[in-house]
Amino acid sequence: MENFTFKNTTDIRFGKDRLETELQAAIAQFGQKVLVTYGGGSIKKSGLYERVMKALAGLDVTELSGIEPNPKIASVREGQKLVKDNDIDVILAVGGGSVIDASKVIASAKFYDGDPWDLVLDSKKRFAIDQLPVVDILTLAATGTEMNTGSVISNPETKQKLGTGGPNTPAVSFLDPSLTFSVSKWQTAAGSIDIFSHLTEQYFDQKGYENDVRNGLIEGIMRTVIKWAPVALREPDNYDARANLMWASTMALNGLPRTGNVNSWSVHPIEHELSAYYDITHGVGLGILTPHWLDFIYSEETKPYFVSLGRNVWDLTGDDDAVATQTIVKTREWLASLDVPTTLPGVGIETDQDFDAMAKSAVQVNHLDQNAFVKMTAADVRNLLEASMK
Ligand SMILES: NC(=O)c1ccc[n+]([C@@H]2O[C@H](COP(=O)([O-])OP(=O)(O)OC[C@H]3O[C@@H](n4cnc5c(N)ncnc54)[C@H](O)[C@@H]3O)[C@@H](O)[C@H]2O)c1
Repeated sequence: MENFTFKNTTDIRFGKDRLETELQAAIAQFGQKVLVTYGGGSIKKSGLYERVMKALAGLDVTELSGIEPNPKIASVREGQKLVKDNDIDVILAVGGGSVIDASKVIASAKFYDGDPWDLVLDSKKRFAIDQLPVVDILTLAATGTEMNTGSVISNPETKQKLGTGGPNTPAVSFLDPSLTFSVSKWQTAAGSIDIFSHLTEQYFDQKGYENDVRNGLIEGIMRTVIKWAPVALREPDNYDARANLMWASTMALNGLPRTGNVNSWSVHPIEHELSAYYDITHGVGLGILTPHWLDFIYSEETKPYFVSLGRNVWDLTGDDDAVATQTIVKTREWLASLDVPTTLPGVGIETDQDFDAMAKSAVQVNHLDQNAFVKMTAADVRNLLEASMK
């Protein structure tokens, strides 16, 4: 196991009906001037907006609406102006990963006078400045952003979707599974795949095999997603299903499962290229790429990981070779069972015209190969994209 430091200060408030009694104080501890951020209006339809505004009564509220999926730098720029002009003390992000990710970068941008895209291109700049506290009310189980320092921001002008890390995790995260009853089947499947992908990215790590704490955490969270995603798809109002998916999303990417590892991700950087060029749903893109990536990384060296996954997650029995190969089959079948596209043409990507540019950018800009267990060249990425056409 590698040396590691683990510190995560997010105050988690998990469960139903806590906003009315706890939200005001959770915000007011940081000041009176709050920027409330949200997306395209699902919170108005569900009644959540009204509940939030009622709970914030008496505070000085400014609003930023319209933060889109795969959040764009334009929304961050708009937020930067609002936090500066109104001298905001704290941001309340109400939504899924897109709203929370954008809010974290806006929180840094209050203390930066240049274009916030600079902060995305170079996260080190964010560690040199202050960051407003972010409180969030999560409405979609997927990203783990509610308990990590990451954000992913898109710039359509430069065709880039890039990850950026800041100094702080959200200060307080309200995780009420019942707020996710209204999430569509498409987004429920995409969110579940995102959680699953966070786990596979962290599982295949050259130092991971002897780290049983990490292995057990990842395998346990994987079993949780595999079990409960189909239930949430069948029964959107099933509290246990939504609760398990929500806590799985948080636990999968709050830093714990990667402790003691050398970790570098492969599928996410490639998906970020797909979303940058075609603005597709992140989790659906991951689900298309993941089985082909598993095919690519399978070797005698990685086989023990496939065997553990097969035995501990998919309940497979038999000799090691059979279990290892069946693990990929089972993963493919589970992803397909979630009823979202499994090929690039299924999400409207009909040609390979951008594959060379995307493969180059995945390796050179999204740093795909830095410490990856199985490194990928641009040619490997291109082959993976080709394989994902069918
Ligand atoms: N910061 C991280 O660690 C991290 C990790 C993985 C992915 N991401 C990024 O997060 C983004 C995706 O976030 P996401 O998957 O949470 O989805 P999202 O925030 O983009 O939301 C997807 C859609 O679901 C709708 N929605 C949200 N909550 C709803 C509800 N309760 N009922 C009905 N509709 C609802 C939204 O309005 C939106 O249209 C991508 O940009 C991805 O790259 C970030």
